[in-house]
Amino acid sequence: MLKVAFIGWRGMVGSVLMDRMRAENGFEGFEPLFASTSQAGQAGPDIGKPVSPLADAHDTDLLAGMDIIVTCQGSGYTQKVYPELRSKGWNGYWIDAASALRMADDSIIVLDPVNRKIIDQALADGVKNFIGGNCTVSLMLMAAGALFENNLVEWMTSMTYQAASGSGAKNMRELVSQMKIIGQSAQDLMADPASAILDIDRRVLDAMSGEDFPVEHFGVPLAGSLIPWIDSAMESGQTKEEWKGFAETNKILQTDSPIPIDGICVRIGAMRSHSQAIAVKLTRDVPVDEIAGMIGAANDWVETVPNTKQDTLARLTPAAVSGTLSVPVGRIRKMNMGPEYLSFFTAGDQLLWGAAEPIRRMLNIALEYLGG
Ligand SMILES: NC(=O)C1=CN([C@@H]2O[C@H](COP(=O)(O)OP(=O)(O)OC[C@H]3O[C@@H](n4cnc5c(N)ncnc54)[C@H](OP(=O)(O)O)[C@@H]3O)[C@@H](O)[C@H]2O)C=CC1
Ligand SMILES: N[C@@H](CC(=O)OP(=O)(O)O)C(=O)O
Repeated sequence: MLKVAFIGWRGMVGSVLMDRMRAENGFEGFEPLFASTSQAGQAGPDIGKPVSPLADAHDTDLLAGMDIIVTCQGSGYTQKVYPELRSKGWNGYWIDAASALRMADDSIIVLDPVNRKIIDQALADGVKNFIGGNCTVSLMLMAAGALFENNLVEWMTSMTYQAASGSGAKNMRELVSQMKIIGQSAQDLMADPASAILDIDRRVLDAMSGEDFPVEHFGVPLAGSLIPWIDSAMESGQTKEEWKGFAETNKILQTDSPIPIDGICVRIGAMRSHSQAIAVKLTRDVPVDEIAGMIGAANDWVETVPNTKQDTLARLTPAAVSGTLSVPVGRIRKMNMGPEYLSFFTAGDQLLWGAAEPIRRMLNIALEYLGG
């Protein structure tokens, strides 16, 4: 029976992966091994059947006996363990949520509803490294894949509204703490319907700039504000998150000549769903209805939302999509610039299609390929 190791399964992305695998009966047909960098020897997760105590995730001799390694542990772990394993001659499949190996020549970025043919070809060609994409890029492609598929994109901008979860569990907690303190700061005034809104506003601003306001992880208030900077600086003036939009999209699609994609990535006070306002210069004028039809038919999870206030509020928000695999696309319309300029808005759960789901599906594809 095929042997599959799971590393990083108890982290935020890993927990979502475990939930999805349990929901899809995904632990059948192979022998799982669960490992941890800090809890070796402790009990493994509940997967509905007995599992061995946790292995040491740094035990490369043990890992070298695996057919497939699935990791959601992060780039630091990948950079340490992956080269050690390969230098030992390990020739198994490495399926990874972290960014460390994404742009490597011998890796494929996986998003099978969009690039299944490329994945299948890579398996046939002997590629062994299959890496999940950046959450913003994967969600954009789940939404807009049809436009690329139909060669309709001359260039694209993506202005993002990214949730706290993208920066990790501690940041999500910090956002909630910030919200709580803001709520408490004006509690007495809020209880009085006659209180002046500018007094409430002053209390909130005072709380946000107060010494006790929790900003250890974000550096500044996110609740009641936003942060137009995600990840590190690049020489181009972009942030790394903005750079990934171009680099990863073109790699996922394996474009012959790179399609220009750029934008500004912004952290907002949503919990776990990213949103994006997209503008596209089309390669030709195509009627909006036709475009909406194409977008909606691209995969089983994308759904178009009518361009009305009622539908937008009900279906096209982080609150509406969080915890679901649905990727709504709405506000689809032509722009004032001319008939070849299209805009739309999309939202999606960045822990599901943005992180865990492409990894879960790639594991199934690899198992199927190996006949497991
Ligand atoms: N967050 C995101 O949106 C995305 C993240 N990714 C990638 O996935 C990687 C992991 O991200 P994320 O899941 O957010 O990381 P987490 O910090 O939630 O988890 C990473 C590891 O931390 C250890 N850990 C220590 N304390 C705890 C605790 N109290 N609860 C759970 N785990 C704990 C666990 O390893 P151990 O058992 O070994 O101690 C765990 O596997 C990232 O580095 C990134 O590369 C990819 C796409 C999106
Ligand atoms: N950078 C993303 C989350 C993430 O982990 O991205 P990547 O997998 O590319 O490092 C965000 O902040 O929303």
